[in-house]
Amino acid sequence: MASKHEEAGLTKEDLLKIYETMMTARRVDERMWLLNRAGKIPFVISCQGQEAAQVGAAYALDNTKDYIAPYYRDLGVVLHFGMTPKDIMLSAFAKAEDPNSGGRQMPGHFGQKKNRILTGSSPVTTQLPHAVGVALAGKMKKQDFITFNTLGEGSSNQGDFHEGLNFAGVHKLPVITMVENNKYAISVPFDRQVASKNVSDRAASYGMPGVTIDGNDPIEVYKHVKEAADRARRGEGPSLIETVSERMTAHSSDDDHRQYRSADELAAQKDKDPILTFGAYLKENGIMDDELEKEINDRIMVIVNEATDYAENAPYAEPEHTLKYVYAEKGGNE
Ligand SMILES: Cc1ncc(C[n+]2csc(CCOP(=O)(O)OP(=O)(O)O)c2C)c(N)n1
Repeated sequence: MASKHEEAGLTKEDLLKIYETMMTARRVDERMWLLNRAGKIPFVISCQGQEAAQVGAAYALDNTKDYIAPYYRDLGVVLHFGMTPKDIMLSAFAKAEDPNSGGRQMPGHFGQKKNRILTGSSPVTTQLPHAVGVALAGKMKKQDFITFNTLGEGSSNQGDFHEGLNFAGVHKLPVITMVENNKYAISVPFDRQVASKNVSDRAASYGMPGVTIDGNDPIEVYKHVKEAADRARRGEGPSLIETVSERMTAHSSDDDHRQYRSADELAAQKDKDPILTFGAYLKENGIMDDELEKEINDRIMVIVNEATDYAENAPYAEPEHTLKYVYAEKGGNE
């Protein structure tokens, strides 16, 4: 009998790549918390608990031509699309060499023009109409790409969500929206935010398919995003996918989730940790043993250590660069 990953069209090599990107995201994220608590970087907003949804989805896209508009937790998505741990650390330390903004952006506002990653901004959900607009441009110019955007379930209550999806539905645009439902919007639980049972129920209003799936299983997420991507590439329009997973940290480095979550709830999360459950799947299927697991982890730790040291020692921007990109420059901005 074919195993789950074979049915989804994934090889052992694919699974190891997915695992390695998930693990890289986790290790970079953990390092940023240590740096924050040591007073070296100002802010962290975590991907921890959402790596399976993020990397499973990104793996189903084409990272050589598709456009993505990620949200602030999507470290796993942007790593697969070509941002490096060094890029992430340069941004976290706000150093001049940060390739996205020269140290101007808030950490977690990912972006990279060369890899078609639209730069994020703080008002939640703004990335959705941006992604829909890029999809419209691609369709009008008959270009061969789709767009993918993500947001949290709390953000699906913003006007931008409804306006963007309705427009995408009306114009049958090649765009996939993935809601990463981690059950909280800061301290507000799901049932105090969303009136319907699932966020995906809302898809019907916008004339597109909507599904709610297990966000702790990267194979399941890959399968659904691949189906949605194939539909979009065939010209059959947009899709809404809701992944359900856990937010394994506080909302950000600036709050304490023990104020609004019980000790039992936090303890129960550990069994669902996608790094552990996917690691167990790889071992049960003879794809990874303890030795390979250690080898992968050691390789990642070297990269994370080098990225941290590099960014920590890199120079800040010169003060006179502060107003760069604020006013038009003679001869045009870079
Ligand atoms: C328009 C707007 N309103 C409020 C905020 C403050 N804010 C930042 S993150 C957040 C919660 C978002 O929750 P959710 O969409 O569920 O994503 P999660 O952080 O849980 O992944 C809020 C209210 C904001 N950034 N933008």
